[in-house]
Amino acid sequence: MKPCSFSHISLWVFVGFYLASLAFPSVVQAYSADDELAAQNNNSVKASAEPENILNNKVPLPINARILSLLSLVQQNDQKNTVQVTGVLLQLEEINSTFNAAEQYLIFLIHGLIEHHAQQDKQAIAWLEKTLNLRDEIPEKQLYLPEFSEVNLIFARSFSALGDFKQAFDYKKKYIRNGYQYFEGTRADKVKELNITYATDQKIKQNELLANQNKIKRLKIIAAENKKFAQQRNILILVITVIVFFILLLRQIKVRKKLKYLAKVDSLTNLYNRRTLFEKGAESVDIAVNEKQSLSVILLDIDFFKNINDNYGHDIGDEVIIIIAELGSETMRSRDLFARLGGEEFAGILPGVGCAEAKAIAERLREKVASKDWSEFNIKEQLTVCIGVACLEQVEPNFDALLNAADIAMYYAKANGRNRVYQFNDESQNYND
Ligand SMILES: Nc1nc2c(ncn2[C@@H]2O[C@H](COP(=O)(O)OP(=O)(O)OP(=O)(O)O)[C@@H](O)[C@H]2O)c(=O)[nH]1
Repeated sequence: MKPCSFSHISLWVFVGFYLASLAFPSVVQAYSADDELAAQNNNSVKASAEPENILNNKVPLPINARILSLLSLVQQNDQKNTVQVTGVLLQLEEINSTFNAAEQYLIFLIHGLIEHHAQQDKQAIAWLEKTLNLRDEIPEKQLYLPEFSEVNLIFARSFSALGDFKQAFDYKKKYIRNGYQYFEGTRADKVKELNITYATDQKIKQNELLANQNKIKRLKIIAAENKKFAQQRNILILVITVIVFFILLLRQIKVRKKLKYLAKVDSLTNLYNRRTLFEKGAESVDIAVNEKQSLSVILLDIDFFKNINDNYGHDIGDEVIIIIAELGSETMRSRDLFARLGGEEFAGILPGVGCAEAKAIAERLREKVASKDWSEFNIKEQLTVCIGVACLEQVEPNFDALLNAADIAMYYAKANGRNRVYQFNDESQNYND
């Protein structure tokens, strides 16, 4: 009963002391200064101020798992377990003689516990005292662990059982202080760990935020590039469309110009055609009338041209027409106009030229044709032309009248033997086929 009642009282004392130490750590320090375990207490108080330094200064020694399970079994204070533990412990000690300090410490504790449970508290204390020599070899951090700290509790119980309450009180106090130190150290570790986790989480979140911001930036850049690309593409399409439009417009203008030109010229000889002849003729008459200038017209028809076609073919006939056109053009002055009236008929408009001069020009042309060598076309006959000449002062002042007068003169020349130039006059005007 004695140990029991002591345990009861001492438990309340220790609980009170523990709570006080939590609430007033300075009181604990003051009390500890007078204690015979001052040195150790100083360390403990120091540890309470900086618990993480004490608990983290060295790496804990490894512990054989079987030793821990034996300790756990013997703590249960079961007679059956105790016998089993004693046997296994002996085996273990026989097999392995090289335990580290921490393992040896726990083995001494197990022995002490066994003796304490067997109420052999003197032997228990003897075993437990062996642990004191090992304390310097074990990291301080490890000594604060509950299984190591239990040595103090068993000490206290054994001393209490032997009636040495002073020792029992001191060891119990030490046990509670160790528990407090362990709790504080663990709490500091936990706080540190939580701080690290929090800082890591913050860092991860910041990184995620930065990554998202970068992603948004990249997306914005891509969107801007796409927009720029779309604008450039649209500009390119516009430029190409405008270029194509201008090319088509230029081609259209060119085609229209060509059509206009083709509408004006004769495709075989490249001379102005009948339509242009009449347009230019009317203009020339107007100018001549307005400016009171001379104007003459000549009308040329190839003699017996049908025979050329019949004897040498239509292609040779075309060649003859082309040659006559060239001879007519080269005989004209730059301001004159020589055109193909149709078939084998040609007309020349000679501005500023009177009747006599026009007849002389026509005569030169007739001679050129008459003296032309046609052997390159295998034409044996000598080709000739008839030319009728008319001038403005002889007729009504319009181009139809002028051309008609030249036509009459040309027919007069035909009627009078061909290869001739006739000028329109009273005689030719009266000519009747
Ligand atoms: N090769 C060729 N022949 C043409 C062309 N245009 C008209 N002719 C021919 O020219 C000939 C004209 O014949 P005619 O009107 O009888 O006159 P001609 O034979 O010259 O006789 P005269 O004028 O009386 O001397 C016809 O045979 C037409 O077919 C042409 O562009 N090329």
